[in-house]
Amino acid sequence: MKQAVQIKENVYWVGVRDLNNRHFHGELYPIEEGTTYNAYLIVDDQVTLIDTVEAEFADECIERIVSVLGDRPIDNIILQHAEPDHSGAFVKIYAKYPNAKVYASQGGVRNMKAQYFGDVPIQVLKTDDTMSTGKYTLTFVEMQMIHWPDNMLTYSPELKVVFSNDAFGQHIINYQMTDENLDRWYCIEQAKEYFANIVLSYTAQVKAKLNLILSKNWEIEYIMPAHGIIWKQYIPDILAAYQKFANLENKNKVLIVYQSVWNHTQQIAESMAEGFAAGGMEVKIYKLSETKSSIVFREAMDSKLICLGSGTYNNDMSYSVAAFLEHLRAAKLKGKKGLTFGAYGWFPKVPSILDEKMAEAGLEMVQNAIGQSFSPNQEQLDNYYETAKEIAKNL
Ligand SMILES: Cc1cc2nc3c(=O)[nH]c(=O)nc-3n(C[C@H](O)[C@H](O)[C@H](O)COP(=O)(O)O)c2cc1C
Repeated sequence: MKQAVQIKENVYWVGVRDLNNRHFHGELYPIEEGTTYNAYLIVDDQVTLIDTVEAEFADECIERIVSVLGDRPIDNIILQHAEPDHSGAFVKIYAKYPNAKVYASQGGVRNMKAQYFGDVPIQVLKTDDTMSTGKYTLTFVEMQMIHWPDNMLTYSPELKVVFSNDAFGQHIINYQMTDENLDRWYCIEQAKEYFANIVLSYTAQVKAKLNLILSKNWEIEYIMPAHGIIWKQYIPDILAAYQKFANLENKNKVLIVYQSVWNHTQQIAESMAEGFAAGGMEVKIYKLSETKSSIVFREAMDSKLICLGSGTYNNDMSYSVAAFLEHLRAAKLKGKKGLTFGAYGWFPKVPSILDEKMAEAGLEMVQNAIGQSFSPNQEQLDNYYETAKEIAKNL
């Protein structure tokens, strides 16, 4: 029988580990090491389940619940987010505990009904609503667009726990559940990748909700998100990191991404990388076809300059560059500069088309696109190096 993990007195993790997941949200977010869907059980005079898990793992979640409760029923089910990785198992769990009262935000009610059923009564929770389960109070904050319009968060002052759902999530699987035996940089970096791939388009909303939460001066011993580890020792770090993420704070860093068949565009990229480094910048450089988009956007988040290069194929940019531009447009990054480059054979327009698309995505272009007919010679490569070094000094 699968066992719950006790996190603190009367609070248990009853979630699941999806060890083989490499495509979180389908193709949108490639991940490396699987993930967890976290559900939590608060045992008080009333028993409360916070969130569920993906439908295929419903039985495992129920086993963990039963490992704590035995035959005792659940009194309250709080659905903080209607996305199927948190709500999919609800139907089966509710069938086992049909007398439970069910709660969600207004958007949660709408999205649950639209996905699963029409007749389960769900009570609406709004920001600052509270509920008592006996010794413990639960208070709620609507967290619209972190990650869907229905997201919400639950805090218990007596437990000093924030159940944050998608906020502060990451894809770290740690069987001890908390951050206590993990390296700080690793945890924050994973949270950064998650942020870049889940809420990057919604930084304004993240900032507003973060400020609201901080203004409440809650005493917090644990932040329990719906994916990954539970924050315990790194709570000040993750809160500070979220402020940086939400502000899209730039480092003195350049991200170079490109696609290249015969390495001509790659040679330009490499010369520029050396030039930027000589000009004092941190450089990240990736060939798009060989790199997961989740890593590219993690690195885009704190880069002050994004350079994009493509060879010209059938009078067009490469597919991976086109996909990157679409993703960049959707990410709505602010305060970033851009530069484009690329090799062509006989149709010289693609680098300037990249330039237009980068500008449309909201980047301020630092100069005209760099176009190169076929293979660059040494003199041209030296020029690209010097150009990059000069740009780095003036950024
Ligand atoms: C499949 C393919 C199609 C190409 N089509 C065009 C084209 O339509 N127009 C053009 O100017 N060059 C075309 N080229 C030439 C490349 O743009 C040129 O070789 C360039 O230097 C390639 O850069 P890369 O090495 O970074 O891929 C094509 C090359 C390939 C491999």
